[in-house]
Amino acid sequence: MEKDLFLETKNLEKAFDGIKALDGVSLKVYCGQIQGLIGENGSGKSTISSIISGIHTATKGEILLRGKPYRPRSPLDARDNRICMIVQETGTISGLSVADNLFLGDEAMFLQHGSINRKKMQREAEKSLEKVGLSFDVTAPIETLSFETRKLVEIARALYFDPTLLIVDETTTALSYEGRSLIHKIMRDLKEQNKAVLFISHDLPELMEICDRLTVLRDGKLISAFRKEEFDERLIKQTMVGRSIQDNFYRSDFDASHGEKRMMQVSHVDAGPLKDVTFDLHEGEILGVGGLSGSGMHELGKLLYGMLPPLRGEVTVLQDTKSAGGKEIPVRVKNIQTAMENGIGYVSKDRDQETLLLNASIKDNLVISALDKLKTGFFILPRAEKEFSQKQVGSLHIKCSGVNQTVGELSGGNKQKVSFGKWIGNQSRILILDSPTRGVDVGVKTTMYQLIYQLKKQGCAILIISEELPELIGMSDRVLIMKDGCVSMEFQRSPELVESSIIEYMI
Ligand SMILES: Nc1ncnc2c1ncn2[C@@H]1O[C@H](COP(=O)(O)OP(=O)(O)OP(=O)(O)O)[C@@H](O)[C@H]1O
Repeated sequence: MEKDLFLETKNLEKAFDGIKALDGVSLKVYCGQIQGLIGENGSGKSTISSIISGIHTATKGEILLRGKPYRPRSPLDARDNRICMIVQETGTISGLSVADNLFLGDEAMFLQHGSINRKKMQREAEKSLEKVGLSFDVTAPIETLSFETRKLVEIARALYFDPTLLIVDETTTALSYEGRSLIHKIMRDLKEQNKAVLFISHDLPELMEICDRLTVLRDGKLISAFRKEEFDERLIKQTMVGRSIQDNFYRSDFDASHGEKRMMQVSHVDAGPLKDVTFDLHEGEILGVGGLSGSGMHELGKLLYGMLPPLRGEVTVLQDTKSAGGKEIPVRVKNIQTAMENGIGYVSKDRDQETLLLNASIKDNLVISALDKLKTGFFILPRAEKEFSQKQVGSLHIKCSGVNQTVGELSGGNKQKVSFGKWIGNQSRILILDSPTRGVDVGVKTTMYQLIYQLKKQGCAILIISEELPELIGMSDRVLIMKDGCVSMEFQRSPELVESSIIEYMI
């Protein structure tokens, strides 16, 4: 056996209802290395990771762990073999406390005289959070934490059990600038300790920086593996999609002009962490919003969609009606219903909890926000629903068996496309897009950016909230930077605008 070889898959296959998600994958994972995994959405990255970490079982093939057959029956079984995974979606359970989530399934560790020693469990929970630089009330319900902090709790849980192989599935795009740096450090530390890391990401520059080796999957097959000295961005992208793709997928113009008309007005709002936030969003404008994790930028999205009530100030949509002679009529956004009635669409960062109906079909998810548009008289013809959803599936390249497939069965990136497609094409006048391209592969990102730009040209007002500064710089007419709940700086689109000039207003 090769020195330092920790795990090896041999001709691994996995089929879901007869459809092959993995097709003969032979992969090697070494101690003391960070192994990257890249591939288009639906190429099988999460499937192979889930098999290694005991979530799914393989249909065919075998896995060897330090040269011995390994077939985990559950994630707990995998963990007993020192393999832990941080999943792409939310891996914590609402309704339970932070401490309960950290030790779910391991309560026996704290049994004393027939009952759980809660104090001990809480102390251990605090210790495990400290390892990832967190400190807060571990008795609090997990749903009171932000999406990012929940992810960090998952990382703390994985590290508590001292894994020899840590699998990180598309987690970094869910994290802010600081969260990313933290997980990069954790991976490098594990490598230093001669542990193994399997790292899945769609961010190729990030993979090229962090990884020692990089494996490319396409349609469930292992296409190629590169050693660090062979890394070549263009070649890897080409290997991934099977054709050459353009390097720059953002808009190329520097014309920051937009309509004069205000579509939305936020005046002196205090809400959650937000303090005295004031700005206007105009017709045909793409307004970018960036910041660090505690900056309040994600709460801003919820505020605009009526999910977070203001304590002070107000959020209004400006409607102009012909009956009022084209005059602007301000309508207050009080809740989600008023937001929707006034043409606001919202793609949440937490797509599984807040945007998608996971047990419903792709078609139902896509048409739900476009019912008015699809109505003929009082009725919605099934043919219109099908045509509408097939069009979205085609233009966003949603990989599925058909529009009737359940959304919960899709890969992470394909779910994100449904979440995006739900609001695009339903004639929303105002779109609030929180991390719209999270987990989406490079090929489809291009399509998404083109759609966003077309909507701008059609007069739609768009607010993009993103952790990715290149995305904000590349797409926005104007960028607002948030810090500690306030808008700390505003930038106009220009060829001179670069990441380094923005970062100082975030920190
Ligand atoms: N539970 C399931 N039921 C049916 N099909 C599934 C299920 N889980 C995954 N699949 C299918 O398996 C294929 C591979 O999915 P997988 O999640 O491994 O892709 P991925 O490479 O991780 O994609 P992404 O980059 O979008 O996360 C997809 O076509 C997906 O729809």
